Amino acid sequence: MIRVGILGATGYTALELIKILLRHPDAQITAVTSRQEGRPPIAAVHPCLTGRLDLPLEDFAPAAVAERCDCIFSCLPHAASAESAKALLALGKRVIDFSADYRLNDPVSYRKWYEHDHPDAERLGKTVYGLPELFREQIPQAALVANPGCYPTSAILPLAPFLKEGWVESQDIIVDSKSGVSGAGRTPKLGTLYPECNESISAYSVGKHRHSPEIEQILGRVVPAQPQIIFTPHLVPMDRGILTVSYSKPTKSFTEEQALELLRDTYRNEPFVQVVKNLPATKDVAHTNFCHITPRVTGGRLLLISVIDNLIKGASGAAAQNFNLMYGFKETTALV
Ligand SMILES: NC(=O)C1=CN([C@@H]2O[C@H](COP(=O)(O)OP(=O)(O)OC[C@H]3O[C@@H](n4cnc5c(N)ncnc54)[C@H](OP(=O)(O)O)[C@@H]3O)[C@@H](O)[C@H]2O)C=CC1
Ligand SMILES: CC(=O)N[C@@H](CCC(=O)OP(=O)(O)O)C(=O)O
Repeated sequence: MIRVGILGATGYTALELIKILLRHPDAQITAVTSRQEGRPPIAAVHPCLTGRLDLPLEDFAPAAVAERCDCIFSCLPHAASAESAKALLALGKRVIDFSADYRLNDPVSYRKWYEHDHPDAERLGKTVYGLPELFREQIPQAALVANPGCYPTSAILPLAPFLKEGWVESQDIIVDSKSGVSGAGRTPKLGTLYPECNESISAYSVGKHRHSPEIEQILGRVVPAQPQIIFTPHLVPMDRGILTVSYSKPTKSFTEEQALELLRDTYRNEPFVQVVKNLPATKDVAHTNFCHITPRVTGGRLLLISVIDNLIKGASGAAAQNFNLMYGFKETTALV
């Protein structure tokens, strides 16, 4: 039995993770942390856990958590996450980090995009990026896994095969994404208040979203030339789900059927990637760890359309998939 701790347990990704781990035959949740005072029971902040998990929320103290846990999932925001991970790694624990802290290649780009110095800079560029479809062989031995960003997962999985094979130009790619509001987390913000975002769709962080360098740098680790993308995210009035469409320029002539075949060949043995002929909708994958992908060839461009649940394949499901690989469990354990 692996004893598991969850930092930032009051948030959305943590709740989804708890629900997955409660189904896991080889994981036992032994610590849940929060800055809330008074050690309230976890079910007081997540009522759906009533009768399912009887643990008090506790302050994060590295030694106390390390004493009771083998593996810690950090569902904290960036910066706070690396501070915590660094302390736990020093105590010999394994960490799966949900935040963006360990995803980029170097401290200079982290400083540029996150606007502060990295609290654990020497691990940048050396940490395994926890996207099993691309980096599976690196995950089992990792002490620290950087769980991917939600938008990057939805963009990287479809684009990687075409870039690897040189079927599309790498320097001219548009990635257009739409996300449900849970993508912004449970911590209240003006833009995610109901009257601000209900019955409304808006683009945000145009030309400066932090997932642009993540998509470019991670694809740059597996394809010949680091791609250049223009990434535009949108907030849409739904709870969960991401739909991404990328537009790239073919370097040669190929049909939609051939594009489908390349995707099918790449992901034939992947338990959580489905290459589909239909145009996928976020509801097709809601509450699951699946990514559905379909290609279209039109107007001289390759369009790749993908959907994931931001909280599952985009966060907690991917983390559980990484956990399974780290501990040698069947990769699909506890995942649907
Ligand atoms: N939502 C999503 O779809 C995705 C999120 N992520 C990443 O996963 C992580 C968790 O996201 P999510 O669950 O949505 O976020 P939430 O805002 O829902 O939860 C984060 C929790 O962390 C705690 N927290 C917030 N700020 C701090 C701080 N400065 N120091 C310590 N604790 C803090 C809060 O708990 P309390 O106030 O009780 O202490 C909060 O409940 C983030 O890094 C996010 O970027 C990654 C992929 C997808
Ligand atoms: C809708 C929405 O606001 N989504 C979030 C993405 C969440 C995420 O994956 O952020 P990290 O890279 O910090 O883990 C955003 O755009 O910032």
